[in-house]
Amino acid sequence: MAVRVPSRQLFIDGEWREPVLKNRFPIINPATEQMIGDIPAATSEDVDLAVAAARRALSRNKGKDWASASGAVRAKYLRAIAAKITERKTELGKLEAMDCGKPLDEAVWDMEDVAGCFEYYADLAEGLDAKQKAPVSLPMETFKSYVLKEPIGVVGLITPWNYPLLMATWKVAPALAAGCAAILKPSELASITCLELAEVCREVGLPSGVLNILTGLGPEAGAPLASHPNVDKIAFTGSTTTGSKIMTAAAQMVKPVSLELGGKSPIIVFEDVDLDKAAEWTAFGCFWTNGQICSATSRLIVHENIAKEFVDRLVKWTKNIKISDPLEEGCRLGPIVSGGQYEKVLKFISTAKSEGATILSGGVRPEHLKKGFFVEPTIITDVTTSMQIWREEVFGPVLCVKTFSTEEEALELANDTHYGLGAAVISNDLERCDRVSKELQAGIVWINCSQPCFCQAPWGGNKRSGFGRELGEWGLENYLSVKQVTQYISDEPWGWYSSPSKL
Ligand SMILES: NC(=O)C1=CN([C@@H]2O[C@H](COP(=O)(O)OP(=O)(O)OC[C@H]3O[C@@H](n4cnc5c(N)ncnc54)[C@H](O)[C@@H]3O)[C@@H](O)[C@H]2O)C=CC1
Ligand SMILES: NCCCC(=O)O
Ligand code: NA
Repeated sequence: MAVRVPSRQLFIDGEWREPVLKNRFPIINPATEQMIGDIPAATSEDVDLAVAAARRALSRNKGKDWASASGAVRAKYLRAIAAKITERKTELGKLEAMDCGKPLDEAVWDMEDVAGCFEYYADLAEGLDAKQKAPVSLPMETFKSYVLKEPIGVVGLITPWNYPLLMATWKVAPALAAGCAAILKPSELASITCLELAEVCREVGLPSGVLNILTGLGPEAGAPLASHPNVDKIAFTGSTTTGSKIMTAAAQMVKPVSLELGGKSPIIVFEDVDLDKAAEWTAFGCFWTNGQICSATSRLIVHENIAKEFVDRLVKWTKNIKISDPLEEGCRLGPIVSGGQYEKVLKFISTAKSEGATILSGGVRPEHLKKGFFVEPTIITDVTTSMQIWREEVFGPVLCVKTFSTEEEALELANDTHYGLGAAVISNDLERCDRVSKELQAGIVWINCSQPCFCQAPWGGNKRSGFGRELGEWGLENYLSVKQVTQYISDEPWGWYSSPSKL
């Protein structure tokens, strides 16, 4: 059953605030195409207020309340946030499903991951205290040196709609653990649960200004954050085009960025596999989250000896996927997030057809669903490497297929992309899997699976999929600045210049 969408304002300096220009825009449920509420539209005026609040939060009580408090103090807040999310996980899962269209079971799983991620970074915040003043060994006995890890400062976090609260958490949790103050700008297409995170922060008494949450459009709210002179770092997940704009804006102030961008990830299936197990992972790798995952393994590269039988089996698995309103029991594929994205996905399919590919299965709206931005899981064959469907990210439930005969050829096809986020290899020969993993040009390689993701392991890409790593200890480093402190410990004068006292 649907739940009521709370009406919220912007979250600035620990309080709900109406946007300076007082504008709001509608929230659309992509399964029904109905308006289910509205959210505030921040502009540069609100960004200025939020950045000032974040600065104050860092320096309040000379930093002792947050930035230079012990990691253990910050961990308490992170654990309290995790507990509240766990308490509300079913309701938050429903709000997420209604906002972005992901099946409820997935959305609830995301909420568990959100709570787990806050808990994980609470542990790392506590561990940070013991890592301070780590000695650096020097080649001269007259000096000693150590390293301090300090929060990088005020950070801008710009996030997408495919995992609205989880992608926000991958940034917010380590940023807060590190002692930064943050401004989160979620996607205009799905912001409900991020505003609920603000309510959670209010309830647990997070010091004001430590986390500010501004909903709004990219050019109006995201761009002023990316170019703001008082923001020390930007972390972004989204399209490669927007990532490039953010990097350009940040470059004007030599501001560090971490970018997690698009992908066109391959899945290689060798001939020695169990066909059903491999078919299920192939379907999951591309159709989970309605195919809207940056790491979706959307290029199937299958050995020619099993290709016909494997693809037939795969079609049977996809026909068995329940497509429905995300809140319906057993739903495994919901709608595309918005009308704009829906049109984009259909255009990719029609272009593939016009370029000579075969739409083997799906490619259309399911007959039983008259409303909503639904597309059947789609399998496309007779693909060449110059076709758009092989080269560009669709961000929808669309898989394209090519065959190979040798391992070398499989790798050549897999690496034939400007992207480098994920890759999967399915084979019973584990030595081969290890060999192939080394050759795949990607930041994440899955062996005998595709997509499972753990907050302990590093996440991020190469090539045009971006740079920097989120999650794990790498995620925390993103928000820390390293300071060396070096001391001269000899009683002797330095002795480089002639001393004037000897004249
Ligand atoms: N890597 C990923 O996880 C994602 C990739 N995408 C890709 O992007 C395509 C388009 O989706 P969009 O929602 O338009 O993605 P987008 O990259 O434009 O949006 C992501 C975030 O960036 C913000 N943004 C947009 N323009 C901005 C600007 N000039 N300055 C600062 N922030 C800005 C948006 O408001 C949103 O919060 C998808 O079809 C897909 O290919 C989309 C979402 C997630
Ligand atoms: N399983 C999380 C994937 C996150 C992303 O699309 O960036
Ligand atoms: Na929405």
